[in-house]
Amino acid sequence: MATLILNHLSKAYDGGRAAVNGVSLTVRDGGFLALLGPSGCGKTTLLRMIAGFEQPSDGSIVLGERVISTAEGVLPPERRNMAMVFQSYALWPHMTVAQNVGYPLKLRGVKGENLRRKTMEALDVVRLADLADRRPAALSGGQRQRVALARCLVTSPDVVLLDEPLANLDRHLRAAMEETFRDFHARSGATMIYVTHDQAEAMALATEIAVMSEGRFLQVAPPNEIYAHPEGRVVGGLIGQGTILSLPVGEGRERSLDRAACHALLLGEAGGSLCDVLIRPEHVRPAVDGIALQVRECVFTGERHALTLARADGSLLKAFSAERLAPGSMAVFSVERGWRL
Ligand SMILES: Nc1ncnc2c1ncn2[C@@H]1O[C@H](COP(=O)(O)OP(=O)(O)OP(=O)(O)O)[C@@H](O)[C@H]1O
Repeated sequence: MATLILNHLSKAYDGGRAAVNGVSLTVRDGGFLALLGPSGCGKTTLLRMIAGFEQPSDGSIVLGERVISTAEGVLPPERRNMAMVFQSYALWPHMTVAQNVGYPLKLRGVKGENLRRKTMEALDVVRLADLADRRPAALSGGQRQRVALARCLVTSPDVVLLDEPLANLDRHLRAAMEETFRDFHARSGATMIYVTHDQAEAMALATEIAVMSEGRFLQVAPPNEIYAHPEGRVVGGLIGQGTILSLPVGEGRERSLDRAACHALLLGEAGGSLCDVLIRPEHVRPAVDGIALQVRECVFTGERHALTLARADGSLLKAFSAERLAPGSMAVFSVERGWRL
């Protein structure tokens, strides 16, 4: 196992605009990094460079003590001790589950009892030992994905690369598979890099999230840190369901805003220049005293109601409420916390 380091890594295809533009990052041994960002921001290109399928235009990748990619040359994918799991599970239909999982070992000359034991150990990690003799056609989507995971685990890779592995599954199955991934990470101890454009998935799985936009990292931080203290409008808008308001913030430099500060800003009492302020729905609650807002929308989401509220100037805020509030009515809310972006 080893630490993975990206040093000012860039990639421009055919001399065009950089798909990845000078990114630097250290993924600690055994970490779980999610690469999160909109379509086309460079996530897959970065993952393919780490895997060794693409050569960087600039910068380098270091795994442990070894430089494995530079603009001058790359160590080929099969010599990196990494494994990649794709959206399409790419299982061989004519082989059983056990044969699919054991195949990478066979390629390395592992045979007989050793092959059988290592294959069954990998199937145990994804809890599929019972289905070792089935063919992929007789498995559910989630089970196929677990076979693909077992197959990448069987060679004990230092790094597992996952390119939107849940994108083809329905919502219910995705939730179950998130559990499998967490379990897989805990039991295998592998360093994992997981590409997704789903922020909830990234938050649920990763120990660190790198938010990407236009080939660059906007912020790299653990999920709770990135949720509480997002850097800038793009990250603030991408993570969670907050509202970003442009408010006069006065002289204050404090980024973390308490109830009194939030109310002063929302009532326009602070004056001064405008600044982006993020307010999360769980911090806006119906209250006895606070700020009067109009209820524009009230949607029952099962465990609570999701409210859209309008300020006097027409700008909107999101909130949660245990009770249903009638659209069109005025109500008083307390805004407990805010964050200056
Ligand atoms: N082989 C290629 N040749 C030329 N340009 C490419 C190639 N692969 C990707 N690109 C371009 O590089 C940019 C980044 O693409 P990339 O696939 O890395 O993004 P992504 O974040 O993974 O997107 P998605 O979520 O849609 O898969 C895009 O502008 C894309 O058009």
